[in-house]
Amino acid sequence: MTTASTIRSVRAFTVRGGGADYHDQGDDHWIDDHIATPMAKYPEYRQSRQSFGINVLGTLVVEVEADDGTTGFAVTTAGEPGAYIVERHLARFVEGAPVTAIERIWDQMYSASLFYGRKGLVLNVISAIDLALWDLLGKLRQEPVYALIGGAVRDEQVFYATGSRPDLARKMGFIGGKMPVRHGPAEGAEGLTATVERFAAMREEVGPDFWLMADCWMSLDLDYATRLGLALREHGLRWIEEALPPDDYWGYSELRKRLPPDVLVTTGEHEATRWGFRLLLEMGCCDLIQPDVNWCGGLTELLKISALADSRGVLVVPHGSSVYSYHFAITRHNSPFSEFLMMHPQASEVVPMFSPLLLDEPVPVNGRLRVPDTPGFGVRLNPECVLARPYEH
Ligand SMILES: C[C@H](O)[C@H](O)[C@@H](O)[C@@H](O)C(=O)O
Ligand SMILES: [Mg+2]
Repeated sequence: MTTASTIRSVRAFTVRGGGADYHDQGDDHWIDDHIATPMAKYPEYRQSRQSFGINVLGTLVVEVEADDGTTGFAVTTAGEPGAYIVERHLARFVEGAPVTAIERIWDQMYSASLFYGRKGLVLNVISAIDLALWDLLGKLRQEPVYALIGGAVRDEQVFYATGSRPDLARKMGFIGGKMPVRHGPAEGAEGLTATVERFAAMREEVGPDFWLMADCWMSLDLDYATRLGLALREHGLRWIEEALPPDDYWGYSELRKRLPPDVLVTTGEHEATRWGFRLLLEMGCCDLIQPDVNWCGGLTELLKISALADSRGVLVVPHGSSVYSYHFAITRHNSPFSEFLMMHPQASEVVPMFSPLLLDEPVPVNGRLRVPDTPGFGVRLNPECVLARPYEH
């Protein structure tokens, strides 16, 4: 009887190399090859995002164990600082609580960390604990998480692919391809021309109907984003993503006004909580929001964010995040398609997004996926991935 079960312990582990910190890859990977970022104004940090620390945190693995020994887990981008926050601070709201007290635990974790949290790392940690609790509840009730939050509204989820090769993604059956923008304002007119030429060449490769998107990873300014959006529109740009830093709500609102309606403006992967997304929605910043369930506050918060968006007719297309977003999206009418991040170094094969950390991690086949009905999120930790527990309490 799950309502009587309590949480006996919560444990925080760290691991390096792929996993939830999917930017933590080896050399010669498309995801670290001269991609535009807010750091690109400094030439020494232009070639590689790892050079300025995009993979500095590593993966945090959170385990929660019920009094009958059943264990749930989840992962996020938080590494050692995240492990400290779990074991030294947030564990007190989890241990001893009923396994069903997910809402109360969430509110206590968020409220108790407001003085140093609100977004970023702390919300990544809260997300991982929240997702681990949902995994545990699913395992105790022998139900997949999607069945705990209302059940599937469609038989399968369709995906677009993010990576350097939309031409290959089209052949693999994905509904679209999102390319990273590689040049920002610091590289001047030549950089913008190079982006447009690369996009135009890709449009030639994929034909007129395949979705093509540009991911700017917070790297542009309003003027440059306007010019780039208009230039790429000539080659069938479906959306321009995260053109500006996440706190520039005013810039996004103005960009939305400046670009024609057939070019969608999207953002949200580095936004967190219902309040952050309410700001995006009420200021008219974007046409579609892209929360990451491992970063925005977890499934408990994403359900609230999704309802806000749904009330305004806005789609929620979660950023990456593997099974944690698949179990959510399959239950939401306003999440009709999802992102799949191509984590193969040349984006030429479909490999599990959080590889090598999770076993049984499902991947889209021919661009679509039926979410397995295995209890919880349906994945296991790979015992070959060596975990450390730096702050055992
Ligand atoms: C491909 C992008 O530069 C990022 O690496 C990616 O994590 C994210 O922005 C995305 O939308 O997948
Ligand atoms: Mg993105």
